[in-house]
Amino acid sequence: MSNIVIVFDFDKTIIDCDSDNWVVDELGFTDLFNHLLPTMPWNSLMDRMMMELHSHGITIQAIENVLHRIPIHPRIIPAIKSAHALGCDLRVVSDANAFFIETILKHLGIRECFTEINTNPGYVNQKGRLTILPYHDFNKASHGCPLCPPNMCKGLIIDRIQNTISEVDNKRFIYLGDGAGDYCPSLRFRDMDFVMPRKNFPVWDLICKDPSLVKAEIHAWTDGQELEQVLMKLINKIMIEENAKFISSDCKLQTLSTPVFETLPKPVSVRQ
Ligand SMILES: Cc1ncc(C[n+]2csc(CCOP(=O)(O)O)c2C)c(N)n1
Ligand SMILES: [Mg+2]
Repeated sequence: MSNIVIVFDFDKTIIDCDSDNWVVDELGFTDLFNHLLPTMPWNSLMDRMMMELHSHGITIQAIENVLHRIPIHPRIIPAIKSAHALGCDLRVVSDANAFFIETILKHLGIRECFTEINTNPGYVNQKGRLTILPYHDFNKASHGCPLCPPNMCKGLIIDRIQNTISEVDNKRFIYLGDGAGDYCPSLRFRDMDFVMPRKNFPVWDLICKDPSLVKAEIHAWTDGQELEQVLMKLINKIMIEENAKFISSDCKLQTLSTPVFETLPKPVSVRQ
């Protein structure tokens, strides 16, 4: 395991579209979706759309078949597999839903690369209808963040991840995202971390308003090819830095332990 945690947004970051719109459009429910959109929050609308699909006889298998055809850039899967093989801890934070994300990642053969998927719950009920719930139950209590939609504050999820990770490990984060919902988490990282906003997407526009608000180093990307290149460069950079720290702390250890060497009959230099 390296000390690198990579947090991915899902829609328009791992995949190259919004999974919600993809399912609605491919199954021919765009007009109903657009008609209802002004009347309810996005997350509640998706649950309503799943009810509509079910009442029109559209099966879970039909939804899965549509998800299996999701657009994705060909360099995304190699990038994720490489990061995982290098020992990075990969996580998803997404305002899509668990059923769509699990179905897609399993189909692409990369589900096991991720330690955690933080998203809106989505499950098939006993009647074979997909139910989508909000990540935060905003009817009970507001999460209180003015930057985020009522059902999910990605910043709070990052706080939780940072708090559950031991400070001793000195983890370094890389966060990748495209949407307005990725701005709040981008503000949570420290100067040794990295934020990778998708260029000319909402998170990029928000960051550009005042880049000094983001403490982490900013590295933009435009498509899957550039995402892979930038991500590999950052992993490499962190690993070299951590290696250098390890070697210098090793030297310090030897300096500190000089008295021990002095007790040896013949002090020998460990490092030439
Ligand atoms: C103007 C406007 N109205 C509603 C939405 C809501 N929305 C669209 S796609 C999506 C899923 C994002 O998943 P991920 O977090 O994986 O990118 C959500 C929550 C929006 N983005 N813009
Ligand atoms: Mg997104």
